[in-house]
Amino acid sequence: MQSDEMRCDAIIKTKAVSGARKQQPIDRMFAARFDPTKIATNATETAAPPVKEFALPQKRRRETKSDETGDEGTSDQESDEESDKESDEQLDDAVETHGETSENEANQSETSEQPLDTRHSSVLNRFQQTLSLQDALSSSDKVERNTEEEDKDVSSKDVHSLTPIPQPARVTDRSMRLLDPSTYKSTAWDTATKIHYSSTMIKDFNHYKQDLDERLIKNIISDFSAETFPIQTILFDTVLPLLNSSFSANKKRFTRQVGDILVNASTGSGKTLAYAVPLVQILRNRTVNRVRAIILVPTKILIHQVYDCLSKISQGTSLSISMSKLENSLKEEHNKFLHNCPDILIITPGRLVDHLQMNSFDLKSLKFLVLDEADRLLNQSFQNWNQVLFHHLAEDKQDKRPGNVIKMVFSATLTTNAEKLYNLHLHNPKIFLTDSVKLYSLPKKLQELNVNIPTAKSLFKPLLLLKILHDIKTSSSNSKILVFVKSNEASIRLGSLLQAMLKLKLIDSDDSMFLSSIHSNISKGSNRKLIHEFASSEDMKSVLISTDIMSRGIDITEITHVINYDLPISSQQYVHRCGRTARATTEGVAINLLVGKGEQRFWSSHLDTDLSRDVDGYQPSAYLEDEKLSQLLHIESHLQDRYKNCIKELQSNNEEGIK
Ligand SMILES: Nc1ncnc2c1ncn2[C@@H]1O[C@H](COP(=O)(O)OP(=O)(O)OP(=O)(O)O)[C@@H](O)[C@H]1O
Repeated sequence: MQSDEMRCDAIIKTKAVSGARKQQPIDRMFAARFDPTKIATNATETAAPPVKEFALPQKRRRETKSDETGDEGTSDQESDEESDKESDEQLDDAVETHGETSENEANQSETSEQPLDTRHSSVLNRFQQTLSLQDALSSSDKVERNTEEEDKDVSSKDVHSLTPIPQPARVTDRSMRLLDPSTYKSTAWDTATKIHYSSTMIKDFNHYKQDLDERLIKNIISDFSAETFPIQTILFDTVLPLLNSSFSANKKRFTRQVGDILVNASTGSGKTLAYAVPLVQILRNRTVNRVRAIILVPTKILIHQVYDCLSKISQGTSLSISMSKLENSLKEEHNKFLHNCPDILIITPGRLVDHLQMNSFDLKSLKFLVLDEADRLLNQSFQNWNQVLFHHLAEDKQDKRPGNVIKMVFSATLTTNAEKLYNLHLHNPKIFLTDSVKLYSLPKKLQELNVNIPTAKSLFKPLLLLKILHDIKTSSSNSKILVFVKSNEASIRLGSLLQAMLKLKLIDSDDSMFLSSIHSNISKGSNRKLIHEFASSEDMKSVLISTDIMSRGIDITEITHVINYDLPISSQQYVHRCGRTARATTEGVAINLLVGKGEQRFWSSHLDTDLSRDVDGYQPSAYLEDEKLSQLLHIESHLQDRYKNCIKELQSNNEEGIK
């Protein structure tokens, strides 16, 4: 018995000083501290197998200790404290554990060589101290033996049966759900107030005498018209009174009461004026020039358009309106803004990033951030403009709370992508939608006509286009036609081929047709000149072939026809292309050349499904009824030969040009 007792005692005590490395598999509710000396005496009575657990051999312990001091340079004192701390924990665990490891058997012989009481006196003294402290504790502080038994039972069951303890059901905490990226990002969109409006909402501008400065009304009526467009009506009815009252109540914090504004309105519906009027109304009386409104647009052509609109309606005010001219050097513009800070700045995102990084101006006084053609802006990184802008806003604005700047997000094809909208940090957003069930609405007076071309005739598509252009000119003399193709190369090729066919008189056509094509092989300045000539050409007999660079926002109200020579790739692109005509409540025609069943299916199943049309507007129809269409598609053989020769001539000219 003696040896058992000694053994057991030895193991426990060596455990006490060893830093056993294994973690106990079972958590311990260890309440009243146990007295090892008691166990040693009990061991003989209960005849429980001696606990052999995690006792590192004294010899190894000494090595471990020297390793620590050698390698890590920890002081003896520190490593001692560490190992003592571990030993306490291990000791607690060891008493509860019934596992055995062969490693410990090998340890026993080494540890029995030295007298026990001298080596572990510090640990045993500490236990005596804790025992005396516990004696001093009131009885209530001690846990009854039986709960300990329960713990032990549970733990022992746990070790042997290895069945997991039944856990309580997980509480799905809503706040935790919101932390899931896939949900919280859509919160802003989900919680936004949706305000539907009808396309019949038209009012006289004089109706807004209470909300708009009279100079402003006078400018609008003289430069635009006396009547509002629906999107302007709904915004002037809902947002303008709120803006005026919040601004007069608290000029510093008015933005928060108003919240952010998102508008999904069809092309040519007057969105520019819809956001320009509130800006001028609120900022018209400011005295010191500071950047108070930034209007972001995706293309340079749009900058000029928005600038013209703002300049017209802000006449008579001292507002400084400036546009970033990409043709100017950045340094030049930087100095200009440093010395003459604009109140309203119209700029592309990339250029804004440049100026923010050069500190051309600060955003301390910014009150409005307008995104025109917002889906385009949010779809392209433009030098990571979003992060750079919001970083500078966070730095410059003294009022750090959400809603310190009113964001006005406008598009005819507003994105519903919550992730993209999330990056705008919307505050109390209101979304203005037409009353249609579908996402994109087409202008009320837009007529869509489809030309179904059999695949066998696809080779003669350019010739068929020329015939259609001829027909349009014949039927409406003042026509201005914008032809969309899919790429720069297509624009160059088609333009050259049409001009060659006109020159060779392939069809009896009025060759005064002003024909030009926009593409990136000529300079931006030349492109802009072509657009200007196209927009201002007196004889109105003009055809412009372009890529989608002309599809966004370009406001040339005299365009009578848009021809999708190559189909757009998305319904958004379709809306923007067709939206170059039928603007500002004028009539317009969009003609779609659909080659083969594939393109016909694509148009009906991909492009048409997202579109809504005014109930009393036009529905898509065939460009020609069948008989006339077959006449159009019929190409006499001699004409086919001349057409093929024309192509060969062009190809040889191109090859010569390349040589
Ligand atoms: N109240 C109005 N009365 C008459 N003309 C207007 C009015 N509001 C805007 N316009 C004109 O309507 C045309 C289209 O306006 P605007 O370019 O703002 O449309 P939009 O909705 O921005 O189109 P897009 O989506 O293609 O950019 C412009 O020529 C503008 O001058």
